[in-house]
This record gives sequence, C-alpha cells and structure tokens, in this order.
Amino acid sequence: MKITVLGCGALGQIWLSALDQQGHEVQGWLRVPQPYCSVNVIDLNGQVINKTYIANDPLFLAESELLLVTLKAWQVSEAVRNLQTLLRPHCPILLLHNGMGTIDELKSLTQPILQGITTHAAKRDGTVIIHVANGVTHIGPGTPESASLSELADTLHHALPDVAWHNHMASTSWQKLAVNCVINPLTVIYDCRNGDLLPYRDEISRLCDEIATVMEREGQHTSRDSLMDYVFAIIDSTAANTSSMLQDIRSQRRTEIEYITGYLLRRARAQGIATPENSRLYELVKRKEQDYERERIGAGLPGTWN
Ligand SMILES: NC(=O)C1=CN([C@@H]2O[C@H](COP(=O)(O)OP(=O)(O)OC[C@H]3O[C@@H](n4cnc5c(N)ncnc54)[C@H](OP(=O)(O)O)[C@@H]3O)[C@@H](O)[C@H]2O)C=CC1
Ligand SMILES: CC(C)(CO)C(=O)C(=O)O
Repeated sequence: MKITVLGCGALGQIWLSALDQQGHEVQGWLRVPQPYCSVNVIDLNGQVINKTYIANDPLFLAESELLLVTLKAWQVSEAVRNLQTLLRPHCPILLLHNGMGTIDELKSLTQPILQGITTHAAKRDGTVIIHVANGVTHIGPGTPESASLSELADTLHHALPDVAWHNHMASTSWQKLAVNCVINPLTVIYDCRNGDLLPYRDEISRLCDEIATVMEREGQHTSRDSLMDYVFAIIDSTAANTSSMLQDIRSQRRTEIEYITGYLLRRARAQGIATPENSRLYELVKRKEQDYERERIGAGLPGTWN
C-alpha cells in the first residue's frame, strides 16, 4: 500500500519503520516541509533502525491509499484540513491519538475517517525514538463511510501487531478517555509517576464518579466502581511511566488537556451534569500551561501555540 504518515514524532516513526519493513511504500509529512525525513528508532529488541524516507511529496500524497495521522490531538484538525484537497476523495484517514473530539472538528471532510487509540509506548530520547513497550492499537469507524474498512486492521496488524478492529469505537474510546482524565492531570498536579497515584484513592473515586455519570448519559454502560478497577489496573501496569501530560508540562509544551478533560467537560455541560472535581483539575493544568506561556512571551520568545 502507499501510505503517508502525518506527524513523524514518536508514534509516527515507529509506524513508518514498521510499515516500510512490511513492504509498504511510505512517506512522512512534516510540519516544516522537507524533501526527506529521518527515522531513528530503537525497536523492542534493541535493534537500531536508521532510515530516510521521502517527505512532503504532494504527488505521493495524491496517490496515497491511507493517511495515518500520528499528531497530538490539538494538531490534528488544522493539519488534516490543510491536506484534504490534495488527497483522493476516498483516501481513508486514520487518526491515532489520545483524547476525543477531533472527529467532530473534521465532520465536513469527504474522506472516510477512522479513529484509533494505542497502548504501544514510544518516547523520544534526544534524536532517537525508543519503542518502550508493545501494545494493542484499536481502530474503528469514525464516520459511517469508513465502516467497511475493517481489512485495514489486518494490513496494519501485519506491520505493527496487535491491531484490533471495532465496529463501534465509542466504548473503547471512552474507557481510554476515562483513564486519561484521571491519570494524566493527577500526575501533573502531584508531579509524579503513574504508580505514585495509589494513595489518592478518594480523589480518584470522586473523579470516576463524575466520569461514569457523563459516560452513562452518553450511552456507555459503566459505573464508578468498574472505572476505578480499570484505572487502578492501568496505574499498576504503567506504574513506572511518566504520563504524556506530565512529560508535556515538564518540557513546557502544550498538553492534550482540551481533548481529554476538556472533552469530558464539554459533554458534561451539554448533558447538564456538574463535574467539580474534573473541572478543578482542568483549571489547574490550564493554569500551569498559561504560566509558562506567559513566561515565554515575557522573555521575548514566541508563544508556542497562540
Ligand atoms: N508516544 C506514545 O507512546 C504514545 C502516544 N499516544 C498519542 O499519540 C499521539 C502522538 O503522540 P507522539 O507520537 O508521542 O507525539 P509527538 O509529539 O512525538 O509527535 C507528533 C509529531 O507531529 C509533528 N507535527 C506537529 N504539527 C504538525 C503538522 N502540522 N504537520 C506535520 N507534523 C506535525 C511534531 O513535530 P514538531 O515537534 O516539529 O511540531 C511531532 O514530530 C498523541 O495524541 C499521544 O498522546 C498514545 C499512546 C502512546
Ligand atoms: C495510559 C497513560 C496514562 C499511560 O501513561 C497514557 O495514555 C498517557 O500517559 O497519556
């Protein structure tokens, strides 16, 4: 298959090299256009992969049979919209990111959109991307036109297993959102690894109570207790992780809070549900972001996202 990977960061590089090794024709798409992109990955076996792929070639893009989007949630809609007219009208677009809400922003697109979430873990270390942990990538239709594209899961599974197809992604997406609403902001507030959240059981219970209420109203069958079991299982299995939100805060980058807790709060507001605990965490994370943004501008540096 001919595949363009939009966003050549941690996940993007893992996918570029995996798809290439499986015999697919790939290109990367960079924010600042360049003719080539470098992939430097240390895979799960400790093998070093150094490769160069073509990048930002509009002809390749026009012939692509898949646009795989591995951007942060807040980067997605503008970047995809910019490429929309260069893509074939039926080229599937697979959005692979944490958080929810990007599909709503891309409703006007003619191309079929798929959504995906992953439990693979990859991190940047200087100029190298380390594939830290194997995982499962769950994909499914984001728009009705993509409901028939389940064979994509097989293609992707052969490149970077496991990939699972879901006819209905809502349940998987909401479960993941719930986990991110709890673990990500709490690790920022307490400046700790995921595993260090164990003592905050009461706070986690209050968060899960609100999240379960919103999820129930959104048609998801769940409860505070089942969400808590799931959150604590993830805290346990990712105990040594620094959450992606804490990594962003420590590097003074924009976080994905608007698409994680922000999405939950928007749905809660639409349903008339009060979410004081989640709102408090949202405000605390936003304040941290704004503080360092103000510092940057005060120091005469350009803002990172305004
Ligand atoms: N890494 C991981 O282990 C996991 C990540 N995720 C999720 O996957 C998503 C991607 O994460 P990750 O790969 O870590 O993120 P990265 O920040 O490593 O990758 C994003 C890349 O996209 C580039 N980019 C930004 N804007 C554009 C644009 N307009 N056009 C082209 N490229 C652009 C960035 O470049 P630049 O820096 O130059 O702007 C960066 O290289 C996130 O939602 C994350 O939460 C989920 C599970 C695991
Ligand atoms: C599941 C979790 C919390 C793992 O660290 C994650 O998805 C993240 O850090 O964004």
